[in-house]
Amino acid sequence: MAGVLLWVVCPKGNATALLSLIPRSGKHKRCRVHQKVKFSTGVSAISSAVANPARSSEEKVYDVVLKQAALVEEQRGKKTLDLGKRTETDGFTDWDLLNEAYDRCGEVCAEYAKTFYLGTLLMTPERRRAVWAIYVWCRRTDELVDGPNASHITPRALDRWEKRLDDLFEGRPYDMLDAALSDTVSKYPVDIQPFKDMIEGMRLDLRKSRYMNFDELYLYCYYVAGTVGLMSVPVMGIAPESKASVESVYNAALALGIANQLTNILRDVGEDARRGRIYLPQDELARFGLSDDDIFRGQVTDKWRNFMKDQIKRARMFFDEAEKGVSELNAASRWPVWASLLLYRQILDAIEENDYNNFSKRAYVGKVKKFASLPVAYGRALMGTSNLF
Ligand SMILES: CC(C)=CCC/C(C)=C/CC/C(C)=C/CC/C(C)=C/[C@@H]1[C@@H](COP(=O)(O)OP(=O)(O)O)[C@]1(C)CC/C=C(\C)CC/C=C(\C)CCC=C(C)C
Ligand SMILES: [Mn+2]
Repeated sequence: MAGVLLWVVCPKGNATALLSLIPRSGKHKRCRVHQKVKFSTGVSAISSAVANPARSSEEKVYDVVLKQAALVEEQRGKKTLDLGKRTETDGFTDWDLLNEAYDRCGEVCAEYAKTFYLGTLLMTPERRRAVWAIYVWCRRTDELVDGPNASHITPRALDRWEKRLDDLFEGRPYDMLDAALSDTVSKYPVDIQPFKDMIEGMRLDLRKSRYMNFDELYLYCYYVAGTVGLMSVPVMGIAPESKASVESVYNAALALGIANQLTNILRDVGEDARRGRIYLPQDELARFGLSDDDIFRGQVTDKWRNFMKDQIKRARMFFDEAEKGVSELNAASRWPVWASLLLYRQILDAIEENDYNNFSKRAYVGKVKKFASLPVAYGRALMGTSNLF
């Protein structure tokens, strides 16, 4: 069968796209990381999808990738974005207030993510402030379940947060920071779905503290981090000279989010366990002869080291997959992405250097290594598109 045609109604309600779902053989190309993972752990999302006729998490997430890619393709066809052409009657009546809102997003970003903020300074002013607005919305969403008021957060509070999201996408922002994002999503082809999915990830965190297998964990990682990649690329932009398909760039963006979150989980095993949370796949723990009790006990044994080696290997595969897409981004957007990729990947090295003690020793990348990575990231950013796809 050549493919299945689907009508996708874009959430902003102002655009429709005829999306062609690629045939099954094409879809398998996308599963390269999982195929490799199968060799390392003996398990894969694909094998669990075969055992279970329901669709795997990767397939479900892939639909969002296709939808976002279609939205961008549609925008690409329209030559250029209408940046800065809006008039006072377009919704925001006070440009100063809007600029102030974006400046505030920049301040928040500089405070919470210094290196990333520095990287964004290379982007064009329009793109830079749009990425800040997305960053701030993600940070606020994460703070709901991870911040000081987390114990008071209920599913209803998340429903209200989602209602605010709907409103801001429809041009009715609730506060200044929302106003910045509202402006951003009106200018760039950003789909609402990844934002909604991030909120879904926060809901999952409220009700779930164990993951039976990697398929379940993959979905969680997509919700809380893969979504960030899908939100950011429409703003960062794909290089005009890139020969890569839009879809393949989004796959790479998704992979970077998954890699970051897997790394985050491996770094924070002890900290999460003290909050009663174990994100590591239960079936893989069992295969290495480990149980929840071993994690609560926090002893670094050979079983643990072997298990960790396998987990680190998988996280690195997702980083490798992500690398292929960075060079396809707009030249000015590559540096912050390379910097974040190189810095985050080094956390895996730090876990190894700590002899896999992620129970009581926090793996971190020291200042010297951090600064040494910046020129490396810059060098890679200068290299042109790879045309690997
Ligand atoms: C250039 C760049 C890195 C852009 C992303 C900017 C952006 C919008 C970041 C939002 C990050 C955020 C606040 C997410 C909320 C959920 C969350 C906290 C996820 C974890 C991040 C690490 O944060 P931290 O170490 O502070 O974690 P704790 O809260 O302390 O536990 C995550 C692990 C995920 C972050 C995911 C990304 C940064 C994905 C980036 C992917 C891209 C930008 C796509 C790049 C494109 C290609 C083609 C590869
Ligand atoms: Mn967090």
